[in-house]
Amino acid sequence: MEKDLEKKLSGLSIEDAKESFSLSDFNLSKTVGTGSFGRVVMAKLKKDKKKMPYALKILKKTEIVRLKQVDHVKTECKVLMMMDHPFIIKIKGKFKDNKYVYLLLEYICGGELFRLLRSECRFINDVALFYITEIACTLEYIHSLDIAYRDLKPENLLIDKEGHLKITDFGFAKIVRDKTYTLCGTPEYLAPEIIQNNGHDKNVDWWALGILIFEFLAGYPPFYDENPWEIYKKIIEGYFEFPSNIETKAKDLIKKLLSVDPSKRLGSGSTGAADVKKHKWFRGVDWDLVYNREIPPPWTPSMESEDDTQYYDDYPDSTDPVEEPSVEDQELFDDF
Ligand SMILES: Nc1ncnc2c1ncn2[C@@H]1O[C@H](COP(=O)(O)OP(=O)(O)OP(=O)(O)O)[C@@H](O)[C@H]1O
Repeated sequence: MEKDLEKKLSGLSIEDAKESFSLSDFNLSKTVGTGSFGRVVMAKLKKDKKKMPYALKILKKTEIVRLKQVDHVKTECKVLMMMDHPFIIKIKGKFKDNKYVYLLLEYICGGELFRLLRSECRFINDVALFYITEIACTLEYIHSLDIAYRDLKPENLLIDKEGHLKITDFGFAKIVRDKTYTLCGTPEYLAPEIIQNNGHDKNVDWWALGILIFEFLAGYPPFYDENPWEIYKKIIEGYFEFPSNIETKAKDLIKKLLSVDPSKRLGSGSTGAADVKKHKWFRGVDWDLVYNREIPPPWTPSMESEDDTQYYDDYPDSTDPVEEPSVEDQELFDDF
């Protein structure tokens, strides 16, 4: 398995991407999201008569280099190309020019799960259970490829037109067989072993799942403070309190996932995901129905057309002048 994966990844040049495009092939419209080094814009292929909307992730080369993210961007692209799962965003292609690299993704119209969570304040048990089963099923798949996702949070979970989840943003994904030591992720969702730089592996995703279940049911994360250093302190101490509305089985699962000692964390054993899926909070869940998208979603977007952007915020157009990277930095993207 390890050898196969190695071969697959090393043999997979990003140049193999499905089709080759250039920016002039597209009409760009609204920005639907922004990130640390670029934006995500709705785009349509000029030659496509059906005018199918895509999400074009446009990343500035100079910013990628400045933030030392060249390898992360390349990994994101490679990992997305090897993934094939009902709850993972599909990549349609990639290309670059002198200033930017571009990832062409399917457009997901329902917005971030974060928006739905904030509008409802918190989810009732069955709604949380629906979304968590889709995420657990996806983590099982990602981990089976020896990949840690490392950025689980409500902003990276999009809702598709049928109401099912699509996980996006594989910028921090990493192939991990042993431990890795990079500090990455969002403060509230960081596992204690990442903060303490003790080396971490796929178990950090099970920790983040515990944070997510808590936040879905409570409406706020278990470890919170205005100051990120205070958040880190609370995470390392591992002390949190449940609000009264969370039911006992959910509390038990959250406690087992939020084990500060990663070796005692549910999901950390050799049977990882299967142990999580067996927990009593999931009793009665038919995991085949989950995988086949046959469980009716609690909410579906009401779309006027395929390219409806009502569930995304408005962002101002990009007006900053963007520089070309130096010749040396430009070479870093040769194999993209
Ligand atoms: N395929 C898509 N369809 C619709 N909207 C999308 C899509 N992909 C991303 N978005 C929107 O753009 C936002 C930013 O995307 P993404 O997280 O992939 O960018 P990023 O540059 O990696 O961000 P970050 O700096 O947070 O890592 C998402 O939170 C979402 O709102």
